[in-house]
Amino acid sequence: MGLTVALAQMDVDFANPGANFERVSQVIAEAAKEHADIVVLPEMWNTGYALDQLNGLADPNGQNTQELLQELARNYHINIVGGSVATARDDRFYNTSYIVDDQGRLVSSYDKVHLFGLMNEEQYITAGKTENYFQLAGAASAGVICYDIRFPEWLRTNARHGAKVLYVSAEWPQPRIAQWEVLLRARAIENQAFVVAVNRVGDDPDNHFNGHSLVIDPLGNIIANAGETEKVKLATIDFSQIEAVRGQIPVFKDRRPELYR
Ligand SMILES: NC(=O)CCC(=O)C(=O)O
Repeated sequence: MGLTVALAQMDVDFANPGANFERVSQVIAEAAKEHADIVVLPEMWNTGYALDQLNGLADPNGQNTQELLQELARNYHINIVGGSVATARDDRFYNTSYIVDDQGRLVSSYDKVHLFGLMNEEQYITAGKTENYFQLAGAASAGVICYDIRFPEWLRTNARHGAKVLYVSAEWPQPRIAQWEVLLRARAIENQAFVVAVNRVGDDPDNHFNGHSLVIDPLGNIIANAGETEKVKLATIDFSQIEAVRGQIPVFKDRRPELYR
């Protein structure tokens, strides 16, 4: 079985959810026009890292975001890995991802677990505590957010439910983009899964973001790279490759979890 994924490598208007809702509507329409099965968005696409303005900007209970993504998914018959948005719940803020299927059903939601101190995230955001694995377009899948990829044990925790695709949404600044690529390739190889990773482009007051959204196969080969400009980049993933790779080197079967801490 093959799936066409669309990497929505977009810019994000700082502290301007209205403009970003408009932009997301456009990129999802573009992905649907290109006949993508799944479109993947970047991290914190409603506000950017406008963390000191979340009071007033964060989406209350993520409701506006869920309604938008569900309507777009239904209208265009497209599955959406909704990147993440700043949300407000019970007097706290979260960095939250919503996954919506092509019927407009919410199939999963996830609060980022590892908060990134270098961008002051832990001063404003509350960390999530739960896994994020789901079925999307007929494929067992898992999803994490940005800094989470530096924690292989967390990716494995999510992937161990049989994930064939690992989705990553990010606002990963340009000075560490070489690390982004190496970390993602390693996560693909060790989990013998496709990695579909979307980073934003553009600038915020503190950082420059240069994209390099990637699709990586289970052997760690980069099969699509969106480069450094704003675009919707398509790639097709072929799941028969996973069976071949896992059949040859059965990493999941050979694990010794009783020895790991
Ligand atoms: N938004 C993030 O979590 C950024 C993570 C990052 O840049 C890193 O180097 O890790």
